[in-house]
Amino acid sequence: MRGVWTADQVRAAEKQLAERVPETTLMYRAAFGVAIAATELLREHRGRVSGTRVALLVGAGNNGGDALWAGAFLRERGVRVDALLLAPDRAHPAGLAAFRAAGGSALDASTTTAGSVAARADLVIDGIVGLSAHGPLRPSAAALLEHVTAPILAVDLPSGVDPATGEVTGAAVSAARTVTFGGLKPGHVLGAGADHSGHVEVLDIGLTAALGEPDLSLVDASDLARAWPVPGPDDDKYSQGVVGVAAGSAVYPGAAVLVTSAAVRATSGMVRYAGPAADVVRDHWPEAIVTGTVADAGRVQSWTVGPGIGTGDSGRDVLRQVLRAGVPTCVDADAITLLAQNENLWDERDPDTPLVLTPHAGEFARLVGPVRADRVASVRRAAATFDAVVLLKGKTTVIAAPDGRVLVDQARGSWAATAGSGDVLSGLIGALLASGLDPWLAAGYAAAMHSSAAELAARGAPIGASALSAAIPAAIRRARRLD
Ligand SMILES: NC(=O)C1=CN([C@@H]2O[C@H](COP(=O)(O)OP(=O)(O)OC[C@H]3O[C@@H](n4cnc5c(N)ncnc54)[C@H](O)[C@@H]3O)[C@@H](O)[C@H]2O)[C@@H](O)CC1
Ligand SMILES: [K+]
Repeated sequence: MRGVWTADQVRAAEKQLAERVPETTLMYRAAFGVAIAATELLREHRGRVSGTRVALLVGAGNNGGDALWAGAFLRERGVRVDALLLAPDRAHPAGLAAFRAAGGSALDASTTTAGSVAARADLVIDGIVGLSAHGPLRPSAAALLEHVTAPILAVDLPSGVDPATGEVTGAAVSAARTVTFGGLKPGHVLGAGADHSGHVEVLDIGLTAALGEPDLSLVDASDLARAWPVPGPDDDKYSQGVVGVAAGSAVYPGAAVLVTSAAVRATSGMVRYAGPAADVVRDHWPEAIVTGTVADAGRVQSWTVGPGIGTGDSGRDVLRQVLRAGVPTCVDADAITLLAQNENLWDERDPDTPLVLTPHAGEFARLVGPVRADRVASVRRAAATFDAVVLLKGKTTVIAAPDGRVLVDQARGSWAATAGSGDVLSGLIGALLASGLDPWLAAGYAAAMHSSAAELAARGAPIGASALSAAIPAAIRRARRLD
């Protein structure tokens, strides 16, 4: 997993390090990394380094200091570098002195020539603001940015993106690449921040070891490859976990088919379907064992309940029976609405039974009120409140455990925003729960595999949920590097 650390954690690590390493050394290392990345981008876009033009957008703090030092390094490579100072009186003094000594030219960003300097650049380095950013770009920086056509290399974070939430509420830098220090920050991986950051490169600069436990984690392909359950030599159909699916209705049999399809494809265990869509499910998935009711379903190691069951009496009965079953359960769609509308249903739950709730924003609002701008904090709170894993769907999917651990899955597109896509996700989660995976990991791995399957299925064109489900085997093969 890849860790993500908050600005406070980075500052604490820096403080710890300050006893051994002078601040300027850290800045020097950071700036050197920025300069290397700049030369790579120049080569990529202009085919050369020497003789090109770089403009630095320099704010009032150490982020601007990094940019100025990077500018000094670039001067040594024969680059013409202009620093546009957004707060000339507060530009990092040592950085500015080093930059000027290296032959860099600095000018007040409010002068009329600043715009044309920004427009002529082959590459722009964004040192406007970093870890201490609040709110969108100030108007002067936003106006300057309007002139830029060249690729932008962001120092630490793209300016205008909230470092803590990834939120973009106004003008913000859209970087081709971001060089950050110590570890990823929430602003790189959450919400719009992920798109604004471009390709993110993490430089250790000596900070990484001092960062401690990450605040959030990202699932990467190697986690999926290692943890995705595949049958071993001693496995049989029962040993890998039996998934129960309580979904669909006579009116909505499609949800039942989609949940079952994902559960069948995710793992090699057995799938039992229980509900009024039994005949339709059997027609599509003869390998599923179907029954009319949860009570008749037989033993399972997990349940997925909710999609298409309706929010009336019959849906309520289904949910009640599943919650009483005492096995890990993925609670999705109508089952979430039922829990929101009937508080007494919570009493049916065995307190030792792990639940995974998978709301979209509307269902989340029904449960606990609207999702706040700080989505991670909202989901963390909900997980603690319900003593359940809560997975909030979106392009950025946030998965919180009751103990505060948070996983994030950032989809590379929005192809999964299609009807029935959530049914596929809940089938995947059910299968991983049945295999015995920790419920928080089960939800996180399922979300990552789901977005990978969506990307593979779409390859640039819209898809439906059936195609998404059909791409699950290809996504598993890709994660296991078998394709
Ligand atoms: N923390 C660390 O360990 C290291 C930090 N370094 C750099 O230091 C940066 C943090 O520096 P600082 O704490 O001095 O702060 P910044 O450079 O992030 O911000 C400076 C000031 O800009 C103002 N500001 C806030 N939001 C703004 C906005 N939207 N538009 C314009 N101005 C805004 C604030 O007055 C803020 O104090 C990091 O992002 C990184 O680039 C590196 O030099 C290396 C090590
Ligand atoms: K920046």
